[in-house]
Amino acid sequence: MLDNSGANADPNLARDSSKDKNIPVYGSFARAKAQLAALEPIDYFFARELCQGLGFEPQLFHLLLALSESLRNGHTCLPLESIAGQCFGFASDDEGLVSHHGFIFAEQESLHQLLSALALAPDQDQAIVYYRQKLYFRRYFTFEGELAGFIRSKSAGAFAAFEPDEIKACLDTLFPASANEEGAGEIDWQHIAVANAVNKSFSVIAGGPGTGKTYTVTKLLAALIMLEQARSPQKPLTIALVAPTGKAAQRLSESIAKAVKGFRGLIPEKVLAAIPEQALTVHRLLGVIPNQVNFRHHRDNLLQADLVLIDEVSMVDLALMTRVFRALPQHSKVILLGDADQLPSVAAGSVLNDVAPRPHPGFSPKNLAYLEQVTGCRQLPKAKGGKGAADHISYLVKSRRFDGQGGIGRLAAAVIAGQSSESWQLLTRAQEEGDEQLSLLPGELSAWLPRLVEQYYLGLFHCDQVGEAFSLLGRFRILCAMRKGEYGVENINQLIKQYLADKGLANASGRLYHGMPVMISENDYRLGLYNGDIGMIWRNDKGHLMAVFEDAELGFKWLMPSRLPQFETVYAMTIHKTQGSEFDHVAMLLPGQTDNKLLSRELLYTGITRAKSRLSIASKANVWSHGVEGRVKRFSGLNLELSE
Ligand SMILES: Nc1ncnc2c1ncn2[C@@H]1O[C@H](COP(=O)(O)OP(=O)(O)OP(=O)(O)O)[C@@H](O)[C@H]1O
Repeated sequence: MLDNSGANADPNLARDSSKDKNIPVYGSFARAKAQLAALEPIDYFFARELCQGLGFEPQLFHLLLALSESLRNGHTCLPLESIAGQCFGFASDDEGLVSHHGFIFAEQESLHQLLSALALAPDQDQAIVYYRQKLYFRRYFTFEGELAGFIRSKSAGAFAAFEPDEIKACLDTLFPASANEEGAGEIDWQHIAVANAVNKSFSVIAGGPGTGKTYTVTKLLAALIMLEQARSPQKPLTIALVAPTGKAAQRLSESIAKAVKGFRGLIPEKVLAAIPEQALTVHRLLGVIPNQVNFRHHRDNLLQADLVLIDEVSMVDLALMTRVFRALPQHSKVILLGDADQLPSVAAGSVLNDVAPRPHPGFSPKNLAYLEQVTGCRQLPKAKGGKGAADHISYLVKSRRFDGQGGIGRLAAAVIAGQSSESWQLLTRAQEEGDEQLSLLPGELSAWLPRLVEQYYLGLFHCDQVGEAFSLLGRFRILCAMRKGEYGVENINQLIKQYLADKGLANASGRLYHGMPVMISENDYRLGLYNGDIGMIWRNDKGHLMAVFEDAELGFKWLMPSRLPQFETVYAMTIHKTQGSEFDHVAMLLPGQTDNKLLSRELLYTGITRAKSRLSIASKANVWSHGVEGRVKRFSGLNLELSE
């Protein structure tokens, strides 16, 4: 329980604000900061600016501070129920000594009356909107409403309206009964997902790592191409494959190419030849204009695409997703792929979670009849009472990568189910039993870090070719929960550099060296380098140190290091930054203390599922439990809008 006894103790607050509505609450940022923990200047100046027009009522002023803080934390709105009656900005230290007294919000009804009396309805011309007991920045209110509208209108229309008989014949080719590996009575969700998505203009296929999302979607593309080729052979489908980051786009290209290769013999060559294998980033699809927030493609300059497939959708924020939909031609089909258990996007929104509620709410009677007709499956979930159906969603549940017996898959499942002691036991038992996939790293950093550095990073200095160095670097990564602190990215990178410098290989004082892995930390649209792109400092034939990046078209892109945007060393990186990437072996480090707001089940799950075959974890038992029990909660109005 929070100790709210000292809240509102600042006498200046009451004196400033209770009588004269034109006098700013607190009077200065410094005074506000002394009372409210985690306050940022942007929150304070935003609230002050808006209150100039609305009046300096303390409850309103603090609602605006809380709204600004919510946006910084990735929420698209501030539901009154999340703060009513709560103490905002209260903090105390480990001994219980109050450092920030905070501010107590009134009960929900009184906040509701206060906001309702102001002209903040959606049709008013205000920078903020009050709607259905939620406070919004107008920008995000507009994005949410627009995106929900786009999705609703796409969900209402069928894509190309193929006949069920045509679809069934096509599915029978793609999913021959002889190849069905599912046990008797088990639903083949990959088959259902293709059947479910093939006749709709908007669909979501979600599932954990290795559940066959790319494999399934490649069959879906094949199905659509087969159906279209039969109907209008002269008019090929224009398909765009996209992902939020360069790395994720590269992985999507590789997985689609691998799936296409595996389907030779099952699917006709002329169909396979029409499946594109080159994915782009979402930014590239929309067309970045340097130094502008707007893209080349928008509602007045639509994309030329019949079908847009977006992978790793958990990373796409609300604003970007809305911009994609704005640029889509009306007839186009959208397929979203992703893992809804992963961390949400860095910027505001939780689009995948909002459009893919779990457990599956069930299908409508009409969709059930269709799915039964084209797949023969009769055990599919039915929406309760015929309401709230989610016909656009298919979940893949069976991991082909983790067979359920391996440590990584079991750990990921236990973490996402919130089983803190069971998951910790899996880790300790794996250690005792010498599990090939899982291990717990012992004690101090010095007990294990040098061994991993020698195993994976020393080799970077012995590679003859830069391509070799990239493949070695892709095999292993140290993932940290945070940037700062003993177990943070900055310290670990520095320790590794120092270790390598002591061996005469690296330079620990900030200078570049041959074999240094780097990560870009800001977008540079002119150079085509994006936040999160990973490169290598490499000496060229002439003896000059260059920065090298993998490039889909050129193979490698060589740049003068002086041209690079901001970058950092990347022996270790944050779990957030590794979304969309995978490594053979991952070492995940959790902080030494439990008082870390970043720790959550979603963070641990995202880190665990970056490992393909080995996962080593450095954590204390209490920090681990704290993480598994923590949740990332994003407030948003999109889910409500969609279920209307
Ligand atoms: N029905 C299937 N039969 C045989 N192999 C399959 C099947 N489904 C998927 N696979 C294989 O399982 C592996 C994982 O599949 P895929 O890459 O499609 O999964 P994903 O969900 O996209 O994974 P990621 O976590 O990388 O996003 C691939 O090697 C794929 O060929």
